[in-house]
Amino acid sequence: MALSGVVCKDRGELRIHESLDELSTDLADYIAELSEASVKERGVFSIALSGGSLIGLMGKLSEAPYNRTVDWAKWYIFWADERVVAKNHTDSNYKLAKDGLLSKVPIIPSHVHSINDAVSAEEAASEYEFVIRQLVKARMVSVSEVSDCPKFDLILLGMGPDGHVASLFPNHAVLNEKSEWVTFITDSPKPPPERITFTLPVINSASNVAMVVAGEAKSEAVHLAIDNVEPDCSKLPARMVQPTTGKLVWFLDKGAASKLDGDQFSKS
Ligand SMILES: O=C(O)[C@H](O)[C@@H](O)[C@H](O)[C@H](O)COP(=O)(O)O
Repeated sequence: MALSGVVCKDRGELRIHESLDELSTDLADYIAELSEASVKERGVFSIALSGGSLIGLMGKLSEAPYNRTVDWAKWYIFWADERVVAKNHTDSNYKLAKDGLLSKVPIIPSHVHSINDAVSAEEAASEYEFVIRQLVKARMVSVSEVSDCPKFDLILLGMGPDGHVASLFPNHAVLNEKSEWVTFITDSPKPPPERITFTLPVINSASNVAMVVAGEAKSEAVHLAIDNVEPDCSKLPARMVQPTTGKLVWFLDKGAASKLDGDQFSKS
């Protein structure tokens, strides 16, 4: 049984699962429900993916009933971060998502917005931002009421044991980027070094942000990102994920949740 729907003051909703299988089912249900609500309201669903274990955990979406019930033709797909490598490279987040999900469901190829892999990280980031600007103008992606940022219907993020999200790493200058929507780094501590990434203002402007984190190796970072801790961890990238008007949901397994303070479970 999942400990579901616990609301932790200011840190969103916690959904803690007994197993990865249970987490995957809950994640597929959650994405399918958001897709349905967004298609009903706006006629489209704009979703941004990350790399890592997230895609495997989304795998149930390509199986029954979701493969038939989700309105795949209405999906517009983006990446919250991408490694600047060729699209057929094993490090490519695009390739990971294509092989693991996108090639198995009837997505419209022109709705899949991946980066230009033939240019530098800097150029890829600025081209990607331009592409998103065009889609905001065309209203495929909404715009935030409180900033000029795009408002994705859903941004899905993993988290590293160091608390990084997308390609926003601890103590990196890009954490302070306020004007760009998409930026780049060439010194990622997690290989490969060159990456593009959504900035925090874009992540925090989304209607929904899901943090999908599994494994005991991440339990300390989960504790620092969610609990009230001293010294102040407000500069931990995962803790800086704080949607302004949108909703934050944490999908955790027991291992990732193992160092959370117990007292938050009574808060709501
Ligand atoms: O391209 C990337 O490297 C990712 O987008 C990155 O932010 C990832 O989501 C985390 O590192 C968690 O990865 P795991 O879930 O595989 O640990």
